Amino acid sequence: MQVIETISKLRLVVQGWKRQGLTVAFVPTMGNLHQGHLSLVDVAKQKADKVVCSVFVNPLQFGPDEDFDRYPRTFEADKKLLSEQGADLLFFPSVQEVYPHGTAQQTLVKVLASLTENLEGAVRPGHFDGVSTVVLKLFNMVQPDCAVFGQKDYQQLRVIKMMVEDLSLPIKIIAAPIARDKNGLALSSRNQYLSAEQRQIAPKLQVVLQDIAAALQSGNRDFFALCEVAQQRLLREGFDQVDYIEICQPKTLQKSTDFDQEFVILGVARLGTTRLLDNILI
Ligand SMILES: Nc1ncnc2c1ncn2[C@@H]1O[C@H](COP(=O)(O)OP(=O)(O)OP(=O)(O)O)[C@@H](O)[C@H]1O
Ligand SMILES: CC(C)(CO)[C@@H](O)C(=O)[O-]
Ligand code: BAL
Repeated sequence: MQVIETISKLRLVVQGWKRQGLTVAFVPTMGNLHQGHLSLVDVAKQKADKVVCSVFVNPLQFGPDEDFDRYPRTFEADKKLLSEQGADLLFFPSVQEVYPHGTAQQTLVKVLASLTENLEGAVRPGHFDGVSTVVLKLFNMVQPDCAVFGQKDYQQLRVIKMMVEDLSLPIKIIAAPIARDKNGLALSSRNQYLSAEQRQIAPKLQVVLQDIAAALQSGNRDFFALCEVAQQRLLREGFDQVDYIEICQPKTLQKSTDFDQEFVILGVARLGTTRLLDNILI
């Protein structure tokens, strides 16, 4: 596996592959890799001849009071894991390489407000502008045929799909299922902030979302009450804060109505300052 830090070298390698008629799949990450990321690499390998992964902790998508500085950076371990998993190229640019004029001077990509200003966008204002901007930049750097995103960050996946459609990008977006611990907890780099005691509580988020899914499947349409009961239960189970539990239309991410047949149930709750995200699509 090649490790490349500059856009110019990356382009040379990818252009070489394309001249040989090879296809390229791209897996963007912020590093601190776990089995969830590696499952995306497996999906990517099935979709194209060559797999490019990026590790870049993107300052533009972190709010001023968020964990950009303490976000876990484990480059040597990430490199080893990606190489063992069969990735062909690891792109590891510096902040200067990605934002040569600085983040404050950066042109932004702003995806439709109805997809970016609710849920995560309401709790993390500006977050999705940072995500869509860096993902478009990475797409332009790598120029892949397809890119793989995890369903764990469900809203992010919808935002990227919308950006690709709206800007007519010639890139297929592939969704990969959520990888979970044996106890059901969705794998996340931020899980490592959890204490032993918090780790016992964390899987309950998945349990309450499953219970909402079961209620919806048996015909319950009292969306408000289902979410309210779930929130109270999480607080009783020991979560310190529930940012939201919502039942939405999977495509538009607007709140579900009685006429809907498909649902995504999204939940975010905090243990201390650690935010845990999860969702179920039914
Ligand atoms: N458990 C998981 N299952 C499937 N995909 C995942 C999982 N965790 C992360 N991903 C995907 O990996 C890609 C990179 O995500 P990222 O580097 O932010 O990892 P993360 O573990 O979600 O970190 P964070 O704790 O910051 O949310 C995204 O497409 C994300 O959806
Ligand atoms: C897609 C992404 C790599 C953009 O920084 C990030 O939001 C993530 O890790 O999900
Ligand atoms: N996985 C989404 C990246 C973030 O939390 O900023």
